[in-house]
Amino acid sequence: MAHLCSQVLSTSFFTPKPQIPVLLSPGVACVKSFHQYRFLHIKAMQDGKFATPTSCDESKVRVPHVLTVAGSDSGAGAGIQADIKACAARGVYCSTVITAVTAQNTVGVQGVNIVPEDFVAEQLRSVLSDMPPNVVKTGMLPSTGIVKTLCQSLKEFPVQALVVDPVMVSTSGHTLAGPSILDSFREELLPMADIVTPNLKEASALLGGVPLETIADMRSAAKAIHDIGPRNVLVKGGDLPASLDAVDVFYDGNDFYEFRSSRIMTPNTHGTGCTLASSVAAELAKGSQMLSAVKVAKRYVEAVLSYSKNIAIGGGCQGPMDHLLKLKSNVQRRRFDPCDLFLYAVTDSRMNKKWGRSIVDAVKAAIEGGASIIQLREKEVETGDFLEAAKACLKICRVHGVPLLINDRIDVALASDADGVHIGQSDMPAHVARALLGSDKIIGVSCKTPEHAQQAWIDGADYIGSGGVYPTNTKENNKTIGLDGLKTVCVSSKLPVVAIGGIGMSNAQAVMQLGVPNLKGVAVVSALFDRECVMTETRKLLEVLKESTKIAK
Ligand SMILES: Nc1ncnc2c1ncn2[C@@H]1O[C@H](COP(=O)(O)OP(=O)(O)O)[C@@H](O)[C@H]1O
Ligand SMILES: Cc1ncc(COP(=O)(O)O)c(N)n1
Ligand SMILES: [Mg+2]
Repeated sequence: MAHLCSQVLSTSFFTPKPQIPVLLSPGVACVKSFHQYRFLHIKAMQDGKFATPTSCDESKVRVPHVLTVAGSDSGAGAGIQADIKACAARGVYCSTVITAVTAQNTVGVQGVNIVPEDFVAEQLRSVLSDMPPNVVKTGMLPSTGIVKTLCQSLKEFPVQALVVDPVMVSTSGHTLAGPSILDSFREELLPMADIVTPNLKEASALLGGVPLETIADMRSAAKAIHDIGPRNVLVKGGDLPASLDAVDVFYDGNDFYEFRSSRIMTPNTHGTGCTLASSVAAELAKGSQMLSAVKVAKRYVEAVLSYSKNIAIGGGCQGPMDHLLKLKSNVQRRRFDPCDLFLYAVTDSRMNKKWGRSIVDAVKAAIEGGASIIQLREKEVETGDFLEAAKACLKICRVHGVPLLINDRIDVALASDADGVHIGQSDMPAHVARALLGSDKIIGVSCKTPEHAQQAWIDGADYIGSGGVYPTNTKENNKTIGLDGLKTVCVSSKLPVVAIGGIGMSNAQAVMQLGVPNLKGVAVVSALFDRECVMTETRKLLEVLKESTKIAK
């Protein structure tokens, strides 16, 4: 059962409800496609492995692949050039079908030359017939004929997922695709899309010009666009007036999610939309489910904007971003976000042993269930094995944009390049850990008192864990501080707090409703890992936590 649960992590993202567990991870297998409904269906073999096409050479490594169908931007901030860079940065191969060539720079768009429809068709045929991509992502589609040609090609050569960025107007205000394409978008392309990612102006245009000025408007728009036929809608709020945060609204036909990041003050925002859509496509191509693909993509855009905020390219006021930050230095590690503490999963070697699952399986399942940060707390594992497990878990965590911390073992955190450590009062002092780990890594400290919390802040920690809130048997001789003790620590702490100790489905709500703003989430061990299906338990707890934050509001 544990085995099955962990496999569901990679369940096909393009079916509304997970049915057959399949692994879409790059480099391990070939998949065979069938054209049922609109898109590819993957046939998993009875044992959960893959169907292997006879033409597939076992010795070859399969690379996740996105085809972008978009316009060229000579300034290379947006369009095809942004798509290639974003895919490269996300570790995905990117092929290109060019629909238009634009003369464009940081000042604006000086000219547009549309590629003839039959030559767009020829490019599509060349790529789709020989090197089928996992995902097709569309950007500038400047004529109805090109939209129709694309839809026809996709029917002939189905792909796993279609990401539609309905590009209409450049940030500088130049029309890239006029209102004449709207009908073909609504009637043909959007109903085929797995996700459509309009900005505010595009969402408004798709809905006949309704004004969109608030997050509530964005929600209504997402719902109305969903009615046109795409499976998921992301209305981007980069241009939302008077919003301190950059908020995007996601709607999957059932639930709304708000993806929020702080607004980065920079003129270098040219190409954010193309980059976001390409990154969603890249994550889908790697096998992520839609929601995690969007989450990771949004974080990537935020990291790139932050890294590029002061770069100076061109004399205009629409500067490009620098997508390949990973190649430049170690700044790729995104800043610690206190919201990551929301559902904090702490592994336990005894429980893994009891349920016969590996550390990696436990971590996969917790992430699939919605854990927002993972801590490996492996007291009974040999150092070598711990290091290997940490490296394997880190790969999974990176794909999903979930930070991975190591309990106590600063050496293992350094050797595995994990995102940070969590240390207790009797471990190495936090300021020494900070000196060893450098400024980029996350450090959390267990604190029972306001004095501990004050010291953690002085020592340069990023967050504190406070508890045991309730009695627990995962830690011997651990004093219980109760909800009152937790509240006292939270009120005095200058750092964000995650509550820990005996927390589970039955009492998580009581903890979250303490009503102290810097209490950001709960850390859980037994309630997730001392259970048969870690993924299901994590999902259930996530729902409880979401519910309690709604009530608290
Ligand atoms: N200044 C900013 N700081 C942080 N995120 C931003 C900023 N501007 C845009 N974004 C994000 O970039 C993505 C693209 O959004 P948007 O600019 O609205 O689309 P488009 O580029 O298609 O006009 C969204 O995820 C949005 O939230
Ligand atoms: C070829 C091309 N495609 C898309 C955009 C939109 O990008 P942005 O909204 O950031 O200007 C663009 N300016 N040029
Ligand atoms: Mg933009």
